[in-house]
Amino acid sequence: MSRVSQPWPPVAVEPAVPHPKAPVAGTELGVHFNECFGCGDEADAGLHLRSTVGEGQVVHSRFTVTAAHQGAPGLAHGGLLACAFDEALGSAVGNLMRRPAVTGKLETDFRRPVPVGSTLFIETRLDGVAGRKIYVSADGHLDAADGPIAVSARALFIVVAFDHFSTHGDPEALEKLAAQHEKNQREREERGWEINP
Ligand SMILES: CCCCC/C=C\C/C=C\C/C=C\C/C=C\CCCC(=O)SCCNC(=O)CCNC(=O)[C@H](O)C(C)(C)COP(=O)(O)OP(=O)(O)OC[C@H]1O[C@@H](n2cnc3c(N)ncnc32)[C@H](O)[C@@H]1OP(=O)(O)O
Repeated sequence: MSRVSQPWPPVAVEPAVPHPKAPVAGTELGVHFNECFGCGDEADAGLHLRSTVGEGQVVHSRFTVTAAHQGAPGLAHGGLLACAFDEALGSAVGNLMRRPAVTGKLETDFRRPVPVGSTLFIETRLDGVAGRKIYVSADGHLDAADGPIAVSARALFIVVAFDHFSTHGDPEALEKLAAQHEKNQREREERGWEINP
């Protein structure tokens, strides 16, 4: 099977224009939900992925592979790496576009093994928008921002109404999330930007 993949984005798109109140380059992005497996502080075996806004519609994320993330002995599980990209790509969409969106499709290319103890540096780009569809892609570099690419991913996020989360999610967890967002908002206002879409 060839590594050559389909054109990306797969449909005609408009440029993805970040929200006027999107955090500026250099901003360290907060945890979007404490219990999130991708970024949450309360998810003990989670990825604890951290992200910073880069220049030009880019978000830089990083996470360190631990023994809790293994598939083969000493190596990261592929599904878990896909999770890291879901989080990194979703963080770029949520924070730069500031629209509630969910992953509709996520495609990963695993190019090199990712050992326990290594850090993946993920650079995510906004590739375009077509109505509710937001296309994003990312490269994950091994152990340095300019290290060899171990994993690449591309995804389609679909903008949803907020009731997507209240209808399908856990009301108690949503209350926790709302409380956390209020706290984050206060902290970010102190740092110069706020997160309400
Ligand atoms: C968790 C986020 C909290 C949000 C809070 C807001 C802001 C916070 C700020 C920052 C957030 C920071 C970080 C976020 C980090 C990580 C995010 C993780 C995200 C996830 O991990 S989230 C879980 C996995 N995710 C799901 O749980 C989705 C389940 N799913 C559905 O809920 C529906 O399936 C839905 C809603 C996707 C669509 O349903 P729908 O009825 O609304 O719309 P419809 O089906 O019409 O699709 C509309 C157009 O998208 C095309 N389309 C749809 N799916 C496609 C596919 N797979 N391939 C190709 N095209 C597709 C259609 O073809 C149509 O295209 P067209 O318009 O051209 O006809």
